[in-house]
Amino acid sequence: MGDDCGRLSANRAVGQEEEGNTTLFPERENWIARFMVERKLGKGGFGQVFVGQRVNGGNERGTGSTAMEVALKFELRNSKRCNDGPPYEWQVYNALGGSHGVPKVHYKGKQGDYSVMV
Ligand SMILES: Nc1ncnc2c1ncn2[C@@H]1O[C@H](COP(=O)(O)OP(=O)(O)OP(=O)(O)O)[C@@H](O)[C@H]1O
Repeated sequence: MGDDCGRLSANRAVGQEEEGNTTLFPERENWIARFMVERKLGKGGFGQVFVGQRVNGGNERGTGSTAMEVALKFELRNSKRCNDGPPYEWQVYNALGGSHGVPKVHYKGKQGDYSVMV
């Protein structure tokens, strides 16, 4: 059974974060500064997606965690629909990310008022 925020209610737990095999940054760290957000790609039901560049440490020909160009999805954490929990989409990407046709998530974490997935 799902809710309006795209999470399965059975999987929701207070304060729970989805770690999986991607890096989850602590809220205190300004990790988003590692990326330069460039332009908006689009908007979905739960958030907005931007294209950005890794500020350093990337490889122009790299893919995966060394890629220079990334997509960043921002979701407002305490919007009317999202009650401050990690987006259920994070769990889905943990399970499926990297499969053929499914983007791989490199980083995810809270950043101020937003949940951000790279
Ligand atoms: N990696 C990407 N490359 C290019 N465009 C993208 C990428 N990811 C998202 N977009 C664009 O951003 C839009 C919104 O993405 P989003 O993931 O929010 O879509 P959605 O699945 O429709 O929304 P939601 O998951 O919130 O219901 C997409 O429709 C697409 O146009």
